[in-house]
Amino acid sequence: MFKNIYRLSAGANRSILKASFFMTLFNLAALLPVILLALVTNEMVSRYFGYTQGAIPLWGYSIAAFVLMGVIFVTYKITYRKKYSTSGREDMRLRMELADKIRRLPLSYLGKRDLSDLTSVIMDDVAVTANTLATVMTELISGLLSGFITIGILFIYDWRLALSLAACLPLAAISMSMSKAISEGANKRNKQKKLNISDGLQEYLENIKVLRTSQKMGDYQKGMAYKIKRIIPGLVLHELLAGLSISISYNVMRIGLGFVIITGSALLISREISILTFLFFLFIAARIYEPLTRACEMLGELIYSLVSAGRIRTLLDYPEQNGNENINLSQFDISFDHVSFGYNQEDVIHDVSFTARQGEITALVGPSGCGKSTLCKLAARFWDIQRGSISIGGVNVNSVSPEALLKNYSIVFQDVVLFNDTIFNNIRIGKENATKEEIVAAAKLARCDEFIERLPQGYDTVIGENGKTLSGGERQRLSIARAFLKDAPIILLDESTASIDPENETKIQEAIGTLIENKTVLIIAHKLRSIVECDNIIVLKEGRLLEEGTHDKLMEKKGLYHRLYALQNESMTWAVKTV
Ligand SMILES: Nc1ncnc2c1ncn2[C@@H]1O[C@H](COP(=O)(O)OP(=O)(O)OP(=O)(O)O)[C@@H](O)[C@H]1O
Repeated sequence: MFKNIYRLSAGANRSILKASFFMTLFNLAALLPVILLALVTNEMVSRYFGYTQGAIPLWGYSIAAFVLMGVIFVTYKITYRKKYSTSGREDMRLRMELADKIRRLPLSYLGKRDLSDLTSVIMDDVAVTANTLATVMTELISGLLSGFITIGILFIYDWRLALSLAACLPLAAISMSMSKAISEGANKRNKQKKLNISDGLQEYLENIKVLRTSQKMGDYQKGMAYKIKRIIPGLVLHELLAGLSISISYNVMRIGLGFVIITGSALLISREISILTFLFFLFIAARIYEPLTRACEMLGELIYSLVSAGRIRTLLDYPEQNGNENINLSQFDISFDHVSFGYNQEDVIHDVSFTARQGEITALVGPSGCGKSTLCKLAARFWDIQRGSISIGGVNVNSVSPEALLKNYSIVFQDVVLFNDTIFNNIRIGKENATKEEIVAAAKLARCDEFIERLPQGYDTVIGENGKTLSGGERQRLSIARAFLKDAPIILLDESTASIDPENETKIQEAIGTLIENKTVLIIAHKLRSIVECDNIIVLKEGRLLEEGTHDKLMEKKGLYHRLYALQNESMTWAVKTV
């Protein structure tokens, strides 16, 4: 049950042990004033009744009290510092480990995984786990250690009273772990519900435009309010269970105090113990439960945090896409050999074989959903295929690390991703060490210069989150500029000119013509007239390769390509008419 938290604690074991050691010293030192109090009380009572004076004079107790205060202060300070430095360090270590892991995961994983859930793992679960490693573990270990050390000493002193004191501890521990197990189940369910709500909120913010134009804001808000209302009873129940478990254990444990009074009184009456021993046990009994109760509470916290630790562990254990980091490809034909692939159980690509040759433009065409984008992404190893093989210049892509592989690709997707940064830095993503001159040259080739010059700070203008201050066409041209700058030997163009006006489209196509010289180009274009010059056209239908050849050859064949081309020509004459 604690395996995940143990494995995550690897980097913090020494710090946890050190902090626990000082916290145990602190707990034991905090018990000593009680012993002093028992001794002083005994001394006073003895003097009052005219008995002999004890071995230690009263001023001796005062010095002992001052020394104790010093020990308590120092041990507390060290524990405090160790706990908080461990928490900060573990928080950072786990986040860095997760960030590094995400870098090595297949891109498909990020496509499949809900991003707000992933953020919650990196932010919330890491915070809970770092706190568990630093505070919870320290207080749990030190609470148990100091509790059991004290009870051990008490057993040596008087086993009958010590047994009375500790009689209810096993019962308290059982009640705590049982109710915490129930509470952990409730926590898991609540976590999922909370995630659904944050997903809903994210969706609400992302789609606010659509909701406004379709007058659905009210309905959506009502739906959210309903979801939030539904989660509240679960959260209250969880808090109740947690509180209940602690208060049950706390009270069960304290029944021991009653046993000490009953047993102590009986032993005192039968003169088997002295008044000092009785007082000593009474005072200790009042204090001993504090670290033990804290340990019980921490056990609860630990069980609560297991859900978070499990979520972090699942992410860290997800299979990575490994491969050779240092490959030097000299030839860049992309060969698909009997490739079959499915995102889930069902295949969406069936036994596809073709080669996109270096120095040629290979176009992928076919009806919507036939698998064009999927094939492009498989060529860049965004997913690992289930059957068949894909190779670049004869090297199987599965044997190359994704990062090393992607150095050879310039990719222009339909969904352009831009950063809330300057135009310069957004284009520089294509080539990290590019000079300003290179960036400007790439922007000019992608026909970005005319709109950049109109911006208030030109290339230094910050373009907002995902480039929200730019039009669709401008955003797309920026992503084409990145590809120009990167100048990689393989180019994947996915609907690259979809949101560009006809005038700029022609200019960009001329520029792309220069970019792709002697490169391997895999292009997806819905406008078939723009690919009639391509060297090879792959026609797909429902994930199967149906036809292959040049435009003329495919037109002669009078198959699917011919039909699609005829349909597109027909549609060019369509116009919106008033009835
Ligand atoms: N991330 C995904 N998870 C699950 N299924 C997916 C995913 N992406 C695509 N698909 C499915 O795979 C099939 C092929 O999709 P793909 O996007 O490759 O088609 P396409 O030919 O590029 O379509 P379009 O021309 O409309 O962009 C479709 O049935 C689609 O629903």
